[in-house]
Amino acid sequence: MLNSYPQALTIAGSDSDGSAGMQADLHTFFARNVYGASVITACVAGNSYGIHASVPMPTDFIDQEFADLADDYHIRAAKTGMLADSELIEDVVKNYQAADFGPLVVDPVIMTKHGNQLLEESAFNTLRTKLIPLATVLTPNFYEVQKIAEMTINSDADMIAAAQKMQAMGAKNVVAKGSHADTNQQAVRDYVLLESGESFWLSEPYHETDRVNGTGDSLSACITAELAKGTPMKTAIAIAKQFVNTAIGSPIEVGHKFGPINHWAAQQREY
Ligand SMILES: Nc1ncnc2c1ncn2[C@@H]1O[C@H](COP(=O)(O)OP(=O)(O)O)[C@@H](O)[C@H]1O
Ligand SMILES: Cc1ncc(COP(=O)(O)OP(=O)(O)O)c(N)n1
Repeated sequence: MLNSYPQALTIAGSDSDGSAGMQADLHTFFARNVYGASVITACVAGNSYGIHASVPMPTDFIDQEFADLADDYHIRAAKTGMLADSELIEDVVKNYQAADFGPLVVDPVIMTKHGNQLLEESAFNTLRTKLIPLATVLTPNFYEVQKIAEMTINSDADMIAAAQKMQAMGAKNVVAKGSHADTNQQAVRDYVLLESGESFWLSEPYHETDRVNGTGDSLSACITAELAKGTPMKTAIAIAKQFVNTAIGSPIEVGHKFGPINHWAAQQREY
C-alpha cells in the first residue's frame, strides 16, 4: 500500500541559495507533510549577501510545466511567488485558469526585504487587474501593501483601509503583513481580512535576528499546504503565522550574512 500526501504547487522563481523563492516553498510543503510540485518562472542567482542576477523562463516552457502537471497530478492548492514581468503574470493567469489546481495563494513578490526588485514596475497594473482577482488569499508584505493599495501606511486604520482596498480588487482573503522596522518592537502583527468580513490582527513575538530570508515565501507556502489538506482558512493562516515564527526563532548557520529560517524547528512542533 503506497502512502498518500496532499499535493500542492508553487509557481515561483528559483533562488539559488535555497533560502527563499520556490526552495523555501518546497521546504515548507515538506515540513507540513504535503507533496510539493513546482512551476519555475525565473531563476535568481544569489546568496546571503543578496541577489546578483535573474532570468525569466520562456512562456512556452512555463506552459509545458503546467500542462505536464495538469495531465498527471492532483494539485489541491497552489501559490504564486516571483513572476518577474507582465508577460509572465498573464501567462500564469492563463494557465491557472485552464487548470483545476484548487485555491490560489498569491504572494505578490515585488521586492525582497533587502531591496532587490523582483517584479518590473511596468507589471504592477497587470498584478492588480489580472492576478489579484484570482487570489483566494493575498499575502503582501508591508512594502507591497503600500504599492498595491497605492497609499502610505502610518496607522492601523491605514492598514485596514488598504486591506479593504485589496479585497475590493478581488482578493477573497487578505493577510497584510505588518512593518518590522521598529527596532524596539516586542511583537510583529499582520492584519487579516477574511472573505466572511471577519477581521483580526495576528500577533507573534518579534525575534531579533538577521536570519529572515524567505519568511514571506514560507508564510504563503504554509497557508497553501494547509489549504491543500482542507484546513479551514482562518486556521490555515494562524498555523502559518506560528510556523514561520518558530522557524525564525531557531536560527541556523547557513551563509555569512542574511540567512534562511529554520524549517526543521518548525516541522518538529505541533500547531
Ligand atoms: N524578526 C521577525 N520576528 C518575528 N516574526 C517575523 C520577523 N520578520 C518577519 N516576521 C514574520 O514573518 C512573516 C513574513 O513577513 P515579512 O518578513 O514581512 O514578509 P516578506 O518576506 O514577504 O517581506 C510575517 O508574519 C512577519 O510578521
Ligand atoms: C526567487 C525568489 N522569490 C522570492 C524571493 C523573496 O522572498 P520573500 O520571502 O518574499 O522575501 P524575503 O523574506 O526573502 O525578503 C526571493 N528572494 N527570491
